[in-house]
Formats: sequence, C-alpha cells, structure tokens
Amino acid sequence: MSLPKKELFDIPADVIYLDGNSLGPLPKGASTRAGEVIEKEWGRELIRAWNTADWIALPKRVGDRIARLIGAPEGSVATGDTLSIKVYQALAAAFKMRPERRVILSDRGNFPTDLYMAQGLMSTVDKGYELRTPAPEDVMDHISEDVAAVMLTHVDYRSGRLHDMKEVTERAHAVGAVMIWDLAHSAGAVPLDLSGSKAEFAVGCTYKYLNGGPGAPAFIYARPDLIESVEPALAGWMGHEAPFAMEPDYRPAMSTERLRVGTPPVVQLSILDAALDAWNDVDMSDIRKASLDLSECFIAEVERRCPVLKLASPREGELRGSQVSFAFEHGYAAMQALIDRGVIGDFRAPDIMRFGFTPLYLDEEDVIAAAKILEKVIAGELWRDPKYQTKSRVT
Ligand SMILES: Cc1ncc(COP(=O)(O)O)c(C=O)c1O
Ligand SMILES: Nc1c(O)cccc1C(=O)C[C@H](N)C(=O)O
Repeated sequence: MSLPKKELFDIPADVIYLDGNSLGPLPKGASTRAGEVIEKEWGRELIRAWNTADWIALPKRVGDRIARLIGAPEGSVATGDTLSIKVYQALAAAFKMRPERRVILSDRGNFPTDLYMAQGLMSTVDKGYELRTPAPEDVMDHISEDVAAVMLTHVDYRSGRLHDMKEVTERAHAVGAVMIWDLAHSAGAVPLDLSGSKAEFAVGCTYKYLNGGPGAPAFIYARPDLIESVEPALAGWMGHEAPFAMEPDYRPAMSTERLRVGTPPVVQLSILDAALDAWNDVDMSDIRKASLDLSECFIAEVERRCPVLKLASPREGELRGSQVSFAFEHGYAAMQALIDRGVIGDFRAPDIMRFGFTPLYLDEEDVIAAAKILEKVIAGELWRDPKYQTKSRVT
C-alpha cells in the first residue's frame, strides 16, 4: 500500500484539511457513484432498482466492508440510521440482558449525544436507572457489580485520549456488565480488534475517517454469539426475518440485520460504499504508524512555533487516537483566523483547537505548512480581528 492516496480525494487546492476527524472530505469516486445511483438507478430503474441494482443488499455489503476495518467478522455489522439511534439500540439491548441492574457507566467526557440518548432511554423505562459519569481516567474504578452497561467512546472527541479497549472490556465482564464501545473517532483512525476484545456491542459513524459524507449512515456491531438473543428495542420492518412477508407480528432476523430499523438511505450508503474503496488495500497498522508520525510532527512544530498553545491531548502517541488538541484561551477566534488562511481544523468549547490527522490524504509537508500558518495567526495575533469573534452556529 502506498500512502497517502491524495489523488482519490477532491480537496480544494488551497486547503490543508485537518478536520477529517469530524467530516471526511469528498472521495472522487463518491461523486461519480452518487451520480450513477441517482440518474441511472433511481432515475431509469425506479423501484425496480431494489432488485436490479441490488439496493436491498447494500446495508449488509457495506457493513461487511466496515467490519474488516474494525476487527470484526463478516455478518456482524449492520448499517443505517444515525449513531445516536445506534447508541440507543445498544443500550436498550443491554438493559434487557441485565434486567436486575440499574446503572449505566460512561464518562463525563463522552460526546453529549451518547449521554443524552442514555438519559432519554432511562426516562422511558421503569424508575431507578442511574447514569454514572466519572472522569475518564477514573472509569476503571467505577466498574462495579451494579453496572448493567459500560458505554464509552473509545477515542475522546475533545482530547483524543484513548480508553484501553481490552482492559476496560475485561473489567466490565469481570463484574458481569455489558460493554458498548462508541467507535466514532476510532473507525478508520486506529487499528481495532473488536472480536478479540469480546465486547458485546460497538457503534460508530461513517462521516468522519471513513469519508461517507455528511449524514452518512451509522453502524452497529453485535458479538456474533449474541445475535440470536439480542432483543431489538426498535423493531422496524427491515430488521424482520422476512420484511416482504408483511406479517403483522415482529419476528427478528436471525442475524445482525435485526439491528436495522427502516428503509436504508440508499444514496448515502452508495456514497459510503464508494468511499470505502479508498480502504481496499489499506492495513490499519500502516495508517496508525503514519498518523502517529504526522501527529508527532505537528506537536513538535506547534510547541516550537506557538508556545502559548498548550497540548490538551496525551503526549504519548499510544494513548491518543488520530487527533491532536491544543488549549488556547482565544481558541475559537484563532481557529477562524486559521480557517480563513486555508487550514481547516475546528474548535470545541471551552478552549480547544482540534486537529485531525488522516494519512490517506495528508503528508508531512501539509502538517509543517499548517503549523507555519498557525504560527502566523498566533504570533501576529491575527485572531484579534473582530470578524473572528462572532460564534457561528456550527463550530
Ligand atoms: C462519540 C460520538 N457519538 C455520536 C456522535 C454523533 O451522533 P450522530 O451521528 O447521531 O449525530 C458523534 C459526533 O457527532 C460523536 O463524536
Ligand atoms: N456530526 C456533526 C454534525 O452533524 C455537524 C457538525 C459536527 C459534527 C460532528 O461530527 C461533531 C463530532 N462528533 C465531534 O467530535 O465534535
């Protein structure tokens, strides 16, 4: 495999894109595929395309391609819906698996939607459920025998800090809890051995490192030995064993497909399918090595050029995902000034400037050039310009 594969992506020439950890860029093959699906398949075939273009098999086909990237076997990953929905499904299934327990353990750094979905689910079941959110570094000490499910985001969205998947899962299992991993910032970013971890569930999105485009479908993994006993709380017809039998009663599919809900987003799934071509000959250990090299280079350059920025990610590469964050009091304005100069990262409240490192389309030259532009913004205090002070709705 040769990295990077820049030529596969349509990135504006004047942009250094360090936000693929939030929304991946456009793969050239995705535009072509979207055009074909819309014009040829939908336009000419109309409803026949479910069979003639095999739209009906698309969710599983794409799930199998994701499975390879997350260390899971074929047939163990279902795709569709949004990640928030998939979090809800995994948690609801975990509640049913541990009916006598009442605690969900997460951490207070988790992405808000994961915590909100837990709170929403708790409000629909009987009283007495509790969501515990210790500091991320204290999670291991809180995995106790009253915990029904441990639900964690593997790579912290703000700091990039990694939980140890194997160690945490083993601890959860030692006390009889169900383990749910959110891989939003891990899939396509770090090597994963989901099967080896023995976690019951994992969920993730595909619009970040997998480059599936805004609103791309999410995925959910269930450990293969459980799949015939998992009770889907969202019992939609596409999770039925025979959707077109149109039976009045729900009968879950005898496969991971039972974790699907409704009609698959065919255009988005097709775009994702095309985006996944970039990963065909990619070994995640090569990606990891390149990502660590790029991140180390960026940290060294930024610390040398911009001493007022404080590293807010673990310094040790092995403890980080594929992003690097710096804390800076004027981080929002500084990020706007940086974006204005063609280096796109993002900002997370209260003071985090966040940069993603995606070896498929970034190299060391990009990283050094980005650090030099950041130096101009910080040393020249270009962020003081009033036009960078007003917060936009999406940061
Ligand atoms: C850890 C994590 N979970 C969930 C989400 C979002 O879920 P959804 O795709 O449903 O908006 C994100 C990012 O938006 C995330 O970083
Ligand atoms: N999903 C997003 C969206 O719909 C709009 C803007 C950003 C996002 C994100 O993915 C945010 C991301 N999960 C984060 O880590 O901050």
